This record gives sequence, structure tokens and C-alpha cells, in this order.
Amino acid sequence: MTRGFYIGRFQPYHLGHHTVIEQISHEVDELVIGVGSAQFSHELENPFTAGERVMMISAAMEEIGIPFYAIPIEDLRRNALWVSHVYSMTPYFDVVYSNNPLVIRLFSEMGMKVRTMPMVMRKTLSGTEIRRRMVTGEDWRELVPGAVAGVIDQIQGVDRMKQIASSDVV
Ligand SMILES: Nc1ncnc2c1ncn2[C@@H]1O[C@H](COP(=O)(O)OP(=O)(O)OP(=O)(O)O)[C@@H](O)[C@H]1O
Ligand SMILES: NC(=O)c1ccc[n+]([C@@H]2O[C@H](COP(=O)(O)O)[C@@H](O)[C@H]2O)c1
Repeated sequence: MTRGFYIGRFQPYHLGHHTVIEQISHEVDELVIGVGSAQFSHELENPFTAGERVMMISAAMEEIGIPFYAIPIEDLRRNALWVSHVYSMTPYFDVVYSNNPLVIRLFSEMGMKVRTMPMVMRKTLSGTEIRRRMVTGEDWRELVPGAVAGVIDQIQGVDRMKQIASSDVV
């Protein structure tokens, strides 16, 4: 039995994440999804709470048929202890999937197997681009799984983004 670990901020979960997770699902039996920077919400870079991001991931994972655990993980101001912090919050895993250089370095230094995944349509499939479109009123729905758009509608996520953006300017 192989269990993988994939971490991101998922602000919000998008089709880039979804494509990568679909690929990972062919390589592992179970997946631990770390919801990083879990303490942040209601800000331009991090509009959604950890719980809302768990809702998005859970809704999207219905399309991907492997068991998964979505686990919020707060940041720690000590990189050297971060991997232990992650281990303390998650089920055991055998392999880490990430493209983040710091994540790759920290897990590699602890002797973990780390795999990188190809970026998918990075110009549009990025949390930054989706948040930008939410604020300007451009179409963002095409960049996320339908189930995730449903969660964002349910929590009135676009209203929140616009409100945060307007108070940020003032
Ligand atoms: N389009 C994509 N294709 C493949 N992997 C991606 C894509 N976008 C992000 N990732 C990877 O997913 C992981 C989590 O990324 P994250 O949740 O920070 O999304 P992001 O789109 O990079 O967000 P932001 O733009 O808010 O920084 C990282 O390893 C990142 O490299
Ligand atoms: N010291 C730390 O708290 C530490 C170190 C490395 C990564 N992280 C977190 O892991 C996540 C990595 O996700 P991204 O690849 O999406 O950046 C982020 O939430 C990041 O803050 C935290």
C-alpha cells in the first residue's frame, strides 16, 4: 500500500491541482492532501478558510476514485521543524509530490522520496489568476472543477474577494 502526500494552499483548488492529483491517483493507493497556510483567510492572497478549502477538495475528489485525507496544516516559522510538524498532523506517507523548491528541499533533507509533476497551463491555472478574475468579474469558473465552483458559490466567495479587494485599496 502506497500513500502519497500533496501540499498546497488551494486558494482556491483549481484544474491544475485536479489534473496533477488525477495523475498521482494512478501511482498511489491513498493520498494525504495538506491544506497549507491553514491559519490564513479573508485576505487577498488567502481568501478562503482551511475548512472552506477542505470543502472544495472534498467536492472535487468525488471525481477521483481514491481514498484521501484533507488535513489543514498551519505554517511554522521554523523551516527546519516543518517536516516534523507535517508528520505530526498526517497519516504516514511514503512519497511527497510537490513543485515547491522549499518543500522539495525540506522533505529531501529528511530522506523522503519526492516527485515533481509537470505544470499544466500555468498562465491560467493558478490561484493568483483565479483570484484576479474573481475581483475583476472575468470568467474564473472555467479554471476550477464544477464542484469547486459550487462550493465557492455556496460560501459567496466572489463577494468576499471583491469586498477584501475594495477594502485593501481604501
Ligand atoms: N497549473 C498547475 N499545474 C500543475 N501544478 C500546479 C499548478 N498550479 C499549481 N500547481 C502546484 O500545486 C501545488 C500547490 O500550489 P498552490 O496551491 O500554491 O497553487 P498556485 O496556483 O501555485 O497558487 P497561487 O497562485 O495562489 O500561489 C504546488 O506544488 C504547485 O506548484
Ligand atoms: N515553515 C513553514 O511553515 C513552511 C515551509 C514550507 C512550506 N510551507 C507551506 O506549504 C505550502 C506549500 O504550498 P505551495 O507549494 O502551494 O506553496 C504553503 O502553505 C507553505 O506556506 C510552510
